[in-house]
Amino acid sequence: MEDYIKENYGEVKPKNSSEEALQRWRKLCWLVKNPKRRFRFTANLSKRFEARAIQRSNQEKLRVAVLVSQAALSFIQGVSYTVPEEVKDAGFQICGDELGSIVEGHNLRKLKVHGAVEGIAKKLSTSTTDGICTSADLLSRRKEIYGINKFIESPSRGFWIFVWEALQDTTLMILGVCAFVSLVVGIMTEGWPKGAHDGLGIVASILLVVFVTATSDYRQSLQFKDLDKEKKKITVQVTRNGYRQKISIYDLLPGDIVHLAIGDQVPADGLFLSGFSLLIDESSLTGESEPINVTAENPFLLSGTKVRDGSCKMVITTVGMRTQWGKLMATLSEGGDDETPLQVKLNGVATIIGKIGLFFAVITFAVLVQGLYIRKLGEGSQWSWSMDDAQEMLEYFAIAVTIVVVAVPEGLPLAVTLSLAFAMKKMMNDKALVRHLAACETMGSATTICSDKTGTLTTNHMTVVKACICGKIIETESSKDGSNICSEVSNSALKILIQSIFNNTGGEIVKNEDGKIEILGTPTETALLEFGLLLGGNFQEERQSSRLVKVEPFNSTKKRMGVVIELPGKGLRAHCKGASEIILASCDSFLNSSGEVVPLDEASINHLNDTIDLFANEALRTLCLAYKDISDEYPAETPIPFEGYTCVGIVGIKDPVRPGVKESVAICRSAGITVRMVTGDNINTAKAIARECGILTDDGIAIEGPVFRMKSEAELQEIIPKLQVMARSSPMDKHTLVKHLRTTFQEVVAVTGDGTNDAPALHEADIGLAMGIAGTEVIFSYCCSINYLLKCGLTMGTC
Ligand SMILES: Nc1ncnc2c1ncn2[C@@H]1O[C@H](COP(=O)(O)OP(=O)(O)OP(=O)(O)O)[C@@H](O)[C@H]1O
Ligand SMILES: [Ca+2]
Repeated sequence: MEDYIKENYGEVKPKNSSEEALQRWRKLCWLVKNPKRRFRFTANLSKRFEARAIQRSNQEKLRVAVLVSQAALSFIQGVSYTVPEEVKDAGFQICGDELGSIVEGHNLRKLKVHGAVEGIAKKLSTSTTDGICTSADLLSRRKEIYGINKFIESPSRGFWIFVWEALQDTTLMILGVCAFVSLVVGIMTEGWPKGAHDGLGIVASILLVVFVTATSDYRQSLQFKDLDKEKKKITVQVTRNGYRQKISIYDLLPGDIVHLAIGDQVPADGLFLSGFSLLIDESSLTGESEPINVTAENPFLLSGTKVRDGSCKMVITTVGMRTQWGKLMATLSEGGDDETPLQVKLNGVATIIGKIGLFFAVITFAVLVQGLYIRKLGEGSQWSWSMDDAQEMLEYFAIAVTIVVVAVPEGLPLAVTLSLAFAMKKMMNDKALVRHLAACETMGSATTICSDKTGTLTTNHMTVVKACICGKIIETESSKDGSNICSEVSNSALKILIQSIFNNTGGEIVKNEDGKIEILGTPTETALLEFGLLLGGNFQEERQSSRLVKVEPFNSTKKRMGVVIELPGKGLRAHCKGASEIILASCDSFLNSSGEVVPLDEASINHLNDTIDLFANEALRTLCLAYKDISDEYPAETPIPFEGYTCVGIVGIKDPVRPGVKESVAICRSAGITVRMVTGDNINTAKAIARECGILTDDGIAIEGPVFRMKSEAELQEIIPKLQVMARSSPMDKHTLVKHLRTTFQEVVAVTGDGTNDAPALHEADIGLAMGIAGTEVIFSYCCSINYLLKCGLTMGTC
């Protein structure tokens, strides 16, 4: 049996199984009862084809739209657009359909006619800086005119539909026919009610089976709907009434100003307002894998696409079912997950047992009929068949069908689905969201966990605790108001430092509606901004005094962020910050203790490198800040130069280890699961934290991403089994490691990450656990601690 299953079903892998494989093994199951029901919670392949067709047509539409608008641009002519009365009455100047046709059709000509992005914002009565005004009646009018950002879901099916579906079972139908014939023959030979007993018995059992099946299916479908709702709860950063706030994507309305960062999903159709290096991945909508650049010239942002790189502010124009994504979601809303390995195997077992059952049913029927025939032969009445004989034959047939009904364990694969759904629900209570059922199962069989550091092993609450400014090491923890820092550092250096912190940031300091100061951004950014405040800086003042000319947002491959600003008294200055060794390597001077720019000599380089090591060995994340004055003719399109910088300082950021991680890692090890740390941080920081968590042992290997990348296949074979820490890794290094572990070493790999720089690795892993720290990418949004993963993994694995 094992061989048979392997041969016919074994190919279906838990991840990315080919459509042919899925279809092939579904075909193999034709014989067994009611495949429709059996596959009810698994991927709906035909719906997938439909969705793919939509993607293809989207791609075609976009292509045509681009061509048309290009052609139209060459002879721009005015188009008259009349605003519908009800839209005018509500205080707007443009209707939803017109907006839809502009954005979805990438129609630059119409956009121009409406006064470009600013014109559209005005017509939507919103402000590009303060967002919409949320007084209740205005919101409700907006909703009335433009609709809400929800997708129409297929209406939930009623109980009777489930009853009807349960009746579609072939074996039950055969039994039904048996019951009917038995009733007719019985009543004709033995009369009412005696002759009807057998037939009614069969009818009663059919009804029992149908109602029990329908009830359980109905309840499960309700439960799945609940789970689905939970999966789609996502919030985004929006400016309304001049305040930045988090709101659910369902509450978004046209006119809302949304802030997007790397890893986010575009929540509704809209137009680009401002931003830098924005790369959008449209593959979910068009199937096109090459990301596209969205700028003021090509400002169209479509919902369902993802931010690959950069950050931006957008104004929402179209929501809900008016968007292409809405239409796609309506098609896909019924599709489930791919089958899990256990489901595939159990389906195999069920099918084999079914076939054996059928075989014996046929034999039983043949033997019984033969017995009857021989008896009749003995009696010499083989040529005359009475009604009684027919009744007997029918009974034999019913027995054979009963054998099939009883023998086929078609509920077996379904039982797995249900237990997985149950596990999913349980995890949800613990604030862990499982997006794919298979995850619950695979988690139990994980043999390796590749964990990132920030947020999984550590708390992700970052604070600057040490800094080395102008060559002086300063402890910031002891200083409540930063006065000791300010007294030790020269004024000019302090000024540059504050300028660097507040301008070269992906975060923001805002006042919320209660008048309280709120620091927004990734934990690293907020830690730095907090440090800036401690130094006595004023964010708003600083931002107003200089103008941002160019921003290169942080990304994990470059491990740095840079800006160019125009200084108050004219002149341009570039600031960069990032992984300290990398930034330091691009510096040729530094600010000395009196705040003067002096060239970096060997001694000072050593001093700075020692400082980095000192901070890193204390498990601090180190960042180097540097600046450079550049010539006035800097063209905005060229990348920010990356050499000849002046080092301003190095900061050490503390991110404490989560309580209980050490114990979890130990439990893991005793259960035979290897935990590896794969991080973008400095190797010494990574090693210090790995030691603290018990991940790095004396015989383990810690390696840096760039070194790992250069290794040959043979060397990798040797290193990987002992590899415990990989530091300064790029997203692709993480991916390579996971791929090797899965393919060469046949491990079942779980990867945890924050869903942005870890996305390729998460995708490659057997099970990807994305922590809800950054990004709202829909596929992976899972918040848990490693303790949680281990707890679930172990309980699922042992039970
Ligand atoms: N916003 C930022 N601006 C500039 N540099 C940063 C920023 N955030 C992080 N860095 C630097 O980049 C390094 C690596 O970041 P990266 O995103 O690759 O790793 P990570 O995801 O933070 O770490 P982990 O993989 O452990 O989660 C950090 O050690 C830090 O020095
Ligand atoms: Ca990370």
